[in-house]
Amino acid sequence: MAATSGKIVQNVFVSQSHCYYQQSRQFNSHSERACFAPYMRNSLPSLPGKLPWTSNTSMQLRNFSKPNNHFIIRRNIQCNASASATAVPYLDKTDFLRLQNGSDIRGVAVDGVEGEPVNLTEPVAEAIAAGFAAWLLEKKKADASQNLRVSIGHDSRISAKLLQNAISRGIAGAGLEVVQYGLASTPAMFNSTLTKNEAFLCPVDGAIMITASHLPFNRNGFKFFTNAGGLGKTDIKDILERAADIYNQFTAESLANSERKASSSIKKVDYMNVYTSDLVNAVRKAAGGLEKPLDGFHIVVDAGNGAGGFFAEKVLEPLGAITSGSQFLEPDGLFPNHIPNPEDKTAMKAITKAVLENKADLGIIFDTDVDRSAAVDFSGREFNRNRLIALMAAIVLEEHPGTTIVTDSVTSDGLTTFIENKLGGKHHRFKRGYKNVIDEAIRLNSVGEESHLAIETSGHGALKENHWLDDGAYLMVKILNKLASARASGIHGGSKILTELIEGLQEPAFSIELRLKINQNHPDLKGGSFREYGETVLKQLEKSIGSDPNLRKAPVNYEGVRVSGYGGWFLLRLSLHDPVLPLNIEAPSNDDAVKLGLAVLAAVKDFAGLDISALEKFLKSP
Ligand SMILES: O=P(O)(O)OC[C@H]1O[C@H](O)[C@H](O)[C@@H](O)[C@@H]1O
Repeated sequence: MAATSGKIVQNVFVSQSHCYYQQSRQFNSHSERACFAPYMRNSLPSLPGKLPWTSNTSMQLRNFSKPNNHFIIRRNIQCNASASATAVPYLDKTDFLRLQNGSDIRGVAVDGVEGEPVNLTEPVAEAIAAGFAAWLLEKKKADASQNLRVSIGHDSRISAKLLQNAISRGIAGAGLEVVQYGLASTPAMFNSTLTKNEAFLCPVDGAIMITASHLPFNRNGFKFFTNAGGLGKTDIKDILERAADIYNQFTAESLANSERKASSSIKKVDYMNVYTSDLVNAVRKAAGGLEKPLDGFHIVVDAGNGAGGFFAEKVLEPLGAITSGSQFLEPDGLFPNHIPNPEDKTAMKAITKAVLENKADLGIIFDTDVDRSAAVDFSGREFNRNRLIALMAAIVLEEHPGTTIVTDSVTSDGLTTFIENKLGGKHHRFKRGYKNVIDEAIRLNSVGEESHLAIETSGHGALKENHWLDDGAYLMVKILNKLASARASGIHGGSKILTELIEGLQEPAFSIELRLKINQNHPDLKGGSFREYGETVLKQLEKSIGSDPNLRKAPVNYEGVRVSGYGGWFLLRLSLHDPVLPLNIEAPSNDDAVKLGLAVLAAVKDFAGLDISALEKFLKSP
């Protein structure tokens, strides 16, 4: 974000040419807050903190062991001389818009990583929450007197608690009711807009999840929901623009006021109990009402120290499953074991090892905020990426013969053959991005084409029967239903039934994703955007493959340039968020993949603003 403006009045703790003030949250009374006009920077605890999963789902930062108290009680606050006018350093609208990442907000929330200055400060978060409140009031055609309710949850990140409090101030300051859930999953937050249960203060009118998915520990961000689903790009932009205006009008008095309102009005609810009961009931129902339909099944969970640890204790165990050997269930925002990401090879290796070592029937792995998942069968065979899609398609197509399965753009040709020829469904390969595939499935239904599943190779997936909720835990529930109902009808053999469901899925011998970076400052961009530049590269590629008799452009394609040849295919497209052209190649052999790679190289090599080193490295490798 832009450098700070305004003179420095407090000069107690000086760092990096900024002025910081040490503040204890304990003495953060209204007057002190008003006086300090805080612009806070979060700092990195020096040791990892283990945070237990508790039934009240509240992650307490004070649980950090001794040296980490630095993080909790000593915060660095940048002070601004003109506090009475604007209580925070001026930030541009573009500073706020830079925090947009598709339909999410993402930024750096913790100091300590070189070259990554904090831009998701507490006042910025407070302004974004106030922007969301204003947006919600307008959407619901309500005014602040109508007491709209907003739920707030977070994953295991070390900046979660501070951001939760800042967000709460923004919502409460706008006159809305705040309900904090503590540690929660992203799908549970959306679910809270749909649940009808006044005892748990549901449904809420809006929900905010504080998460940056699988990104490194220093990042954080927000996802927003109403009962219509996750907010889209346009709404996020709108909220950020409102936030910029609100932020620059913060006065010491307005900040104190929101603090006062928040401290007197925040409610806390153990909503994860409601959400997990729904999951448990869904499996019991599918098994004909059996109380413990997973009795005797041994299922290990790997939550990667994210928010998904609840699944073992609160879903599998009540259903009768044995969960010994489950790992990394305790929240730890430094993610010391592996990245919580089912697309990550190390993460998949970790859960596979746990399944094999424990001789378990099944392994389940989640990303940090549990909107993505993958599984592993008894033999160590991974159900992620195309295989997870094939498995979910097989389950859904048994229930809804002929239905259309919407997937992202990087799915294999073999998956199409499997869905269409073996399962009798229709494969609609659309664009990358979970929101894109979900919205496309909803659109298809609205124009009369039945679709019950929208799913990405990333492990995001949503079903029509579950309100198109993007929910990694619900995908696993569908798999558990299959195990439980097979058992109920006398079929034994653990997760073999799942393995059999994807028999016949042809998989490429060779598969790779290379990410070609666009250098945004390169003169070859001629001042234009990286998107424009990327589009030019794609046009050139399209032109050049037209003259190669070995290559054929995909007849139907919604994103980038997808081309078949040499028994395989490649797709070059623009990343959803980054100045990057991801290149996916699948082929029957390394040699064929190289031939496809060479065709791409020939078309893109003269674009000086494109970093093709990843492609060259691949082509040179033996
Ligand atoms: O376009 P890319 O950079 O490959 O990123 C694409 C991915 O971005 C995010 O992680 C979204 O959550 C995914 O749904 C999407 O698939």
